[in-house]
Amino acid sequence: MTSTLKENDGGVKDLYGEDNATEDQLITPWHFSVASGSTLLRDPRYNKGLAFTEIERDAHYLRGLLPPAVYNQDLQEKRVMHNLRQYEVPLHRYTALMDLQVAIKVFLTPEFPYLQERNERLFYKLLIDNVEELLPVVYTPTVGEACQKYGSIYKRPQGLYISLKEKGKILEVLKNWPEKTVQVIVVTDGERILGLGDLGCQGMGIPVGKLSLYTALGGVRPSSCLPITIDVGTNNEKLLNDEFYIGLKQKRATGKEYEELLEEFMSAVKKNYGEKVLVQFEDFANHNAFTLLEKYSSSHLVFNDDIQGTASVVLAGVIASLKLIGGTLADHTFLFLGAGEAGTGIAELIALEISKRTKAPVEETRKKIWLVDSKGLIVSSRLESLQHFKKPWAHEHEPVKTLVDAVKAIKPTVLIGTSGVGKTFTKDVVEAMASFNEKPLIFALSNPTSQSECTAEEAYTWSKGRAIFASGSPFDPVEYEGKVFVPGQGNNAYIFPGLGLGLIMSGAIRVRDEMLLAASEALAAQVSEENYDKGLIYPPFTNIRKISASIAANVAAKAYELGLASHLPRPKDLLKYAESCMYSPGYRSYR
Ligand SMILES: O=C([O-])CC(=O)C(=O)O
Ligand SMILES: [Mg+2]
Repeated sequence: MTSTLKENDGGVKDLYGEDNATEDQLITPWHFSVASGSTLLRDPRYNKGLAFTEIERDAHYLRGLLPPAVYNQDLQEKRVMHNLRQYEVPLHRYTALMDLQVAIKVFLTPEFPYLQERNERLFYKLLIDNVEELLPVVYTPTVGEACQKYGSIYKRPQGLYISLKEKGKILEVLKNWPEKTVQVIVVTDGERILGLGDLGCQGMGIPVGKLSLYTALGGVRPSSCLPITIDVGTNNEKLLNDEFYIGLKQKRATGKEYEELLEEFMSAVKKNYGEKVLVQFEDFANHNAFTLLEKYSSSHLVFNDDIQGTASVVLAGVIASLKLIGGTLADHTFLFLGAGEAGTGIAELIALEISKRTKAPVEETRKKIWLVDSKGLIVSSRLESLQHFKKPWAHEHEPVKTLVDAVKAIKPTVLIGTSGVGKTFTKDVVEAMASFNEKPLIFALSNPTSQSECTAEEAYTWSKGRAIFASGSPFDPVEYEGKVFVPGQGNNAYIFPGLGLGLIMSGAIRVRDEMLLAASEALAAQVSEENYDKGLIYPPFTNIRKISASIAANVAAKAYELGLASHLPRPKDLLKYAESCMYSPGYRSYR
């Protein structure tokens, strides 16, 4: 029983067609033929469930395999949303959504329930049409809980696992992945998952979540996205003693052993997918994140979301906020709590943007930016003992031990929390900010919600309704003295999908800071007068596809300008081109 799927998104031929098969492939035990009947229903990439039309049911041997009703995609969406809303526990919504997403045909087995609902296009349609409701489910904060419990909720591999056991064979492992046209890899080693610490192999939830946003928010085709977790062990005792832990039960490999595995991985990626595959490093610990980015940014298309993506989204928020708090970027003074990836990444991008705007050297513009780490204010007397990424921020000042004293001494106009430690913007700190700022700008960026430096309610209450507030994890609007305040979500989810699309569509071969600045400027430009009137410094996520297209266009323009784009000639209208490249999840007709 076979039939032909005539319309496809380009992936059909690779998976089902015989056109590309070599003699070797023909004698391997697995041979893909054209899907029909129950095989088609079991394939989430092509399954439409009850939305198969009468004609398709005849043409593809589906008669009797489905109940008689024919739904359209909107009705399916309505039904799934109705069902999802019955779950009160966010993690249950997460697992239900993941069941829908299942996208890798070779891993499917017939015993999974709700066969007709595992439907990739429906999953993305749901996410796109209900982005504000579902983002906190497939992404921060629920994805954090999912990673913590990944061993128990695990049902199927959603990405590629590369562990120390695969050393020497990584290229072969990459070849096991069923999709051949990979354009974006999000990779983690699980050592610093959000602000939750070392979750080892269970960090897989993060690349999976990030890549579902690449598709839903940035329009990158699902088949082009590859989530990878590198497992070099974990130092998390709880996981090491957990019988359901899915990773290697050993302490983390470090030093040469770690570097060699990463080196093998990076060269295998380039060998298998070429120079234009984007590798997004995600949730690595500080001690590896900076080194990896530095090492591979001159030879690969790499980008660290926690250093660069977060930086770009915060810079956009700061640029937009100038409309509300006044002054130029150079007029402001910035104080950070946290001097790791996000803190130093944001600080540097702000310094670069001020330098670009004022023509002052970046060594000068950095002086408007102060960082506090676990030992207090970073000052020049600490220079010797500082890790290399903190050194540029060691300015002349007497030592200051606590955040509240640093706030009082530096008198920042902008306070940014990136330490991964919750509840550190105390009442004292917020009140101090509000005592010398008419409108203190406060970013509580640590994730998930439990690690946020303060809640939206605390920021508004303690500043008596004067703070402009944004956080990494979502908070509901807050009512204070009869007025409703809507917090912004300064999460890198605004940036990486559009940035990635811009890099892919231009065929960029390297990521440069100028591209991050271009992304920030594009995002800031999307904040409307109507948003400003509500005190918002980010546009709503409901517009994210449009926002991503405009970020992509700006990033691609920069890639062409810098001579780093390989897709020539340059399309004239990059915005239109970006929009035309975006995957859309409406069903295709199979006739
Ligand atoms: O995943 C998020 O929500 C933002 C992020 O990159 C992190 O907190 O590490
Ligand atoms: Mg991250």
